Amino acid sequence: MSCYQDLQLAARAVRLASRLCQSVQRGLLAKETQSKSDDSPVTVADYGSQALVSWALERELPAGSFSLVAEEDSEDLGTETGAAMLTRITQLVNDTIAADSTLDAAPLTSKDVLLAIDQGRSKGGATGRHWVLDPIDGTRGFVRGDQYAVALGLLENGEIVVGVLGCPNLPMTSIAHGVPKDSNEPVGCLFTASKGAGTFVQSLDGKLQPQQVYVSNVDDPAWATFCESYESAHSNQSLTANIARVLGVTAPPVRIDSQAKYGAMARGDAVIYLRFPHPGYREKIWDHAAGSIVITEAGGAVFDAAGKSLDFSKGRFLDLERGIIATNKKLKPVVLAAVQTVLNGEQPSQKL
Ligand SMILES: Nc1ncnc2c1ncn2[C@@H]1O[C@H](COP(=O)(O)O)[C@@H](O)[C@H]1OP(=O)(O)O
Ligand SMILES: [Mg+2]
Ligand SMILES: [Mg+2]
Ligand SMILES: [Mg+2]
Repeated sequence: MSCYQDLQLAARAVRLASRLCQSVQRGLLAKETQSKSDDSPVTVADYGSQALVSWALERELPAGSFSLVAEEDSEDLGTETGAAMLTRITQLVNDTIAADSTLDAAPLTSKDVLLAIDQGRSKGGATGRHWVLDPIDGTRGFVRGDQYAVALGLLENGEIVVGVLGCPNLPMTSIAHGVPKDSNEPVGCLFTASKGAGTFVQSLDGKLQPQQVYVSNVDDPAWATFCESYESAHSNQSLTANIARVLGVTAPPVRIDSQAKYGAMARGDAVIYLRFPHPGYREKIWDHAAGSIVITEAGGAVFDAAGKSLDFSKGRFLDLERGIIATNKKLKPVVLAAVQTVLNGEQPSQKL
């Protein structure tokens, strides 16, 4: 299969899963959220999205060739509350498939849904082709009614070659000054990127045609804007404020959930993305695979605090020096220097 065909397949799968997420977010009920053992929330939409993407990819790929590294697994669905959730997930998956006039498929059973979810247990690695999925990135934003993303990448021999981000709540217009509340602007963006072929944005509903996008070309940090996590538990915001101060950035950060940040940056809404999780947190490949190629194909750079590009070839986790930074190529040296200045000045007890 060519990169173009992989990209089309990924985009169809992400669109399908995004529709399921949108319908759940509209009618979100508290009982549809559970807590995972790592204390992050997971909803019927996380499972439903993973089942749909897995099902939509596998049916189009050569038999036996499908490998998926994805966030969720079916373990918690084996409990008593899990069984009710599974019934609801199966119904959501089948309703979404039935509503898509381009799909001709028999309804899935609960067992099919479990199998589709558990396809995501692959370990990935440096050889072969592995799809990399975060079925809902930014579940906290999703539950709050804010930003989230369905993020799908394709890892080929250790390198991400395709990335698709479905961002159902992201306005098609710039969010450089934040996401407007109660605006009539159209929302729902689909970012697509493939190696050597650029990054494009189109409306998730397909009404607006794809347009090529580029990261901002601001080369003076004083004019740069930055974005970071909405959740302070996900990134050390006092550290990022210090880095911004060293850089001379004066504008307040745009805080939004999920890899929607990578999409927004790829079209120039913000110039720098700073992500410094608290000590002990290990970054997973599905949290950055699609987003990183969306940025690099738009002319940007994604790297860690040592200045190294992200390495997706080491399995389910990213093996990196502290922090993830994205910006344009011109600003990379100056942003990296500011990051290292601030990290070197930290008290030893604050270091990882
Ligand atoms: N304690 C944590 N520190 C950093 N990131 C986290 C933490 N807990 C969950 N995440 C993940 O951070 C990402 C959200 O990023 P952001 O903070 O930029 O919105 C998600 O992938 C989320 O997982 P999930 O996919 O389960 O929502
Ligand atoms: Mg999660
Ligand atoms: Mg995630
Ligand atoms: Mg997730």
